[in-house]
Amino acid sequence: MLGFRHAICGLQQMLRTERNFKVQVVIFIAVVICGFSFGISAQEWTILLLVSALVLSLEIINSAIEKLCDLYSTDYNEKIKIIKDISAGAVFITALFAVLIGVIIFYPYLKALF
Ligand SMILES: Nc1ncnc2c1ncn2[C@@H]1O[C@H](COP(=O)(O)OP(=O)(O)OP(=O)(O)O)[C@@H](O)[C@H]1O
Repeated sequence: MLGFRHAICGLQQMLRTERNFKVQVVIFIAVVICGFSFGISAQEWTILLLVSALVLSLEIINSAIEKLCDLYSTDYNEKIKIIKDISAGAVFITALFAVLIGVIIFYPYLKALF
């Protein structure tokens, strides 16, 4: 149970200090509200929850990598730049695919409204 408490502590730290993570949590809440409002299927929920978990957890890992780099050095370092850019690239790819999945799932429901 102690590991669980440490994990909650890490999530609180992310919410307190990481703006990108806060934005992603707000988007996730909006997606959940839309999911309930449109009455999406169990299969659609599964895909949305999976991709959301992927984006949020990759953002956390990206922040951990950034903090590790800063612990090593906060001076300009070409290798740190590459490590941080690659890590940010992973978040970008999942976020991009998450947007595509969101459009694929919600577009038919939005179209039916008009
Ligand atoms: N020590 C460093 N040396 C060289 N480049 C750095 C260094 N620190 C940061 N950078 C560059 O700045 C970018 C942003 O890094 P930073 O640690 O500020 O992350 P951030 O502000 O949380 O941004 P994000 O999470 O949106 O990528 C990195 O992707 C990298 O290109």
